[in-house]
Amino acid sequence: MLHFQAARLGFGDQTVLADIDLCIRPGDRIALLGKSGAGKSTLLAAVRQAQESQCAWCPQAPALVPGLSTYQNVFTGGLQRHNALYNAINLIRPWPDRLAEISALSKPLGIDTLLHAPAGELSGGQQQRVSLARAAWQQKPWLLADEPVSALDEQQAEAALGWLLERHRGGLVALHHVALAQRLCNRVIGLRDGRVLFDKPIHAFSPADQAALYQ
Ligand SMILES: Nc1ncnc2c1ncn2[C@@H]1O[C@H](COP(=O)(O)OP(=O)(O)OP(=O)(O)O)[C@@H](O)[C@H]1O
Repeated sequence: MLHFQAARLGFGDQTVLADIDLCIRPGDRIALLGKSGAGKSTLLAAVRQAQESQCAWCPQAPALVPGLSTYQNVFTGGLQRHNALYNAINLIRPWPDRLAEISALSKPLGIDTLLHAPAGELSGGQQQRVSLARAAWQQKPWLLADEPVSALDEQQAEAALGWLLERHRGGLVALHHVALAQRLCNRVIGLRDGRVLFDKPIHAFSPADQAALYQ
């Protein structure tokens, strides 16, 4: 189980969220919902900071290194697992095993044919899929993701995020699309007015909950 507690999260004098007490249990696929500015990224960043060694991270913007290839960008997800020499060799002249592993990892995301393409030449959706593969390559037990499939069409988004969630013990994912959250997640946390408005199973998420969050 991953536990995170904070009396207050914010920036300087501004309190973004208060009284956070969050448990992510094995099997939890938690959709984090709330209006723009509700504090989803702030919460994810704080959980990440507190539990970095346990959590894979998929950011809102892919932030790939444009001059590096898809393979190299994915590989950077696992730099912390190895020493500098191993990393340098596998970045410059990848061992066939590494290339094969990252190719296999990239296949379900449809980017295995782009392994040698510079990330700067990929479309927004392709870059986002590289970012998902990089998160998977971190090989951490839990997933934290901030709008990880916003640049993908509905079908691709569901397949790609479903794939990433399956590779983790549990996950907390900020999403804008309620329908996607309902298809992929089993629990929902709603943020509003600086606090957790509800934390419930997704099947109990009602139109009234949705209205309370976004109106
Ligand atoms: N680096 C920062 N410095 C100061 N204030 C910030 C910073 N980042 C976010 N904020 C403020 O914190 C509040 C919550 O922002 P946050 O990015 O967590 O919201 P969000 O729910 O993730 O929004 P979105 O859906 O638009 O990404 C907002 O009022 C925002 O202006």
